[in-house]
Amino acid sequence: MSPNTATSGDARPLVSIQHVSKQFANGTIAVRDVNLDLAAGEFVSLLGPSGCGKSTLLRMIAGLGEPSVGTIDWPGAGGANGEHELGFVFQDPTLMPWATALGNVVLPMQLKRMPQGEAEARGAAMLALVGLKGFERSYPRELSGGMKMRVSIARALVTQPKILLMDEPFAALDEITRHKLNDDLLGLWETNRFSAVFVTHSVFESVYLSQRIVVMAARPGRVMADLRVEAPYPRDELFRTSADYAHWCRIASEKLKEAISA
Ligand SMILES: Nc1ncnc2c1ncn2[C@@H]1O[C@H](COP(=O)(O)OP(=O)(O)OP(=O)(O)O)[C@@H](O)[C@H]1O
Repeated sequence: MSPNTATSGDARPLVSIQHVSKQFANGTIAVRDVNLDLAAGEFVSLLGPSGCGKSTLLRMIAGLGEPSVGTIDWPGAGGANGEHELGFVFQDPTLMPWATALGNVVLPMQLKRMPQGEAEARGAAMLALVGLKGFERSYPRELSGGMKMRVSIARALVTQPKILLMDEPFAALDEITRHKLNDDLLGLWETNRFSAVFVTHSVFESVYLSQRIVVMAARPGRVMADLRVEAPYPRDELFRTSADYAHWCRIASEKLKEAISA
């Protein structure tokens, strides 16, 4: 089945963001009156200029900060008491320097008290999926920036979260590595069917990855446009050089320009 369609048949959104505003103690209104539903299995990018509240919104979805006003619910998450699983990938890979790649990936399972053997088997399988077979015993200092980010993604996905939240994960990487990680991320998404929320400044990256781009403006942070990228998956090098890709990049660029000048 195509990742464009949800498998569960559950019409409820996975995450429902209703009238969410966030004002910090210093008076800054980081986001104002955001209303968004995120569907199960959907790939959404939050695109906008610096300071438009993308990270603040992502962190609130993760429960790392409370809205000042409004609600974030998980109607489609299922499980007891609406229990939901999420993975978070930061711009910095945030690996423990004293632990191996495998040691870093098994951490979330150790926190869940999974038996060590099972955790290591799952961790090693996840490292293989992100292209790091053979590097299980390597320490972060022995890995390139792209490889460290792969470890970070493996750590976020190893517990099979319903949603993967990513805050400009590839911004610090060179373009070739970034393209490769974009491709591999899409491969993981197509196989594992998690919802993805991807924060980026890049029109090109957001169009390449997403089914949907939420364009935000700053001061105060707010949603300006909600764009559906009607291009099929799988997306690959052919798509990257296609007229279709250029077309969607142009549309997203225009929306971003409008948001910046708003
Ligand atoms: N803890 C905080 N206390 C006060 N103001 C904050 C805090 N965190 C963020 N802000 C402010 O809220 C606004 C939104 O910040 P946020 O980091 O969410 O934006 P962003 O779109 O992710 O920016 P960037 O792309 O530069 O990371 C900014 O004006 C920022 O300075």
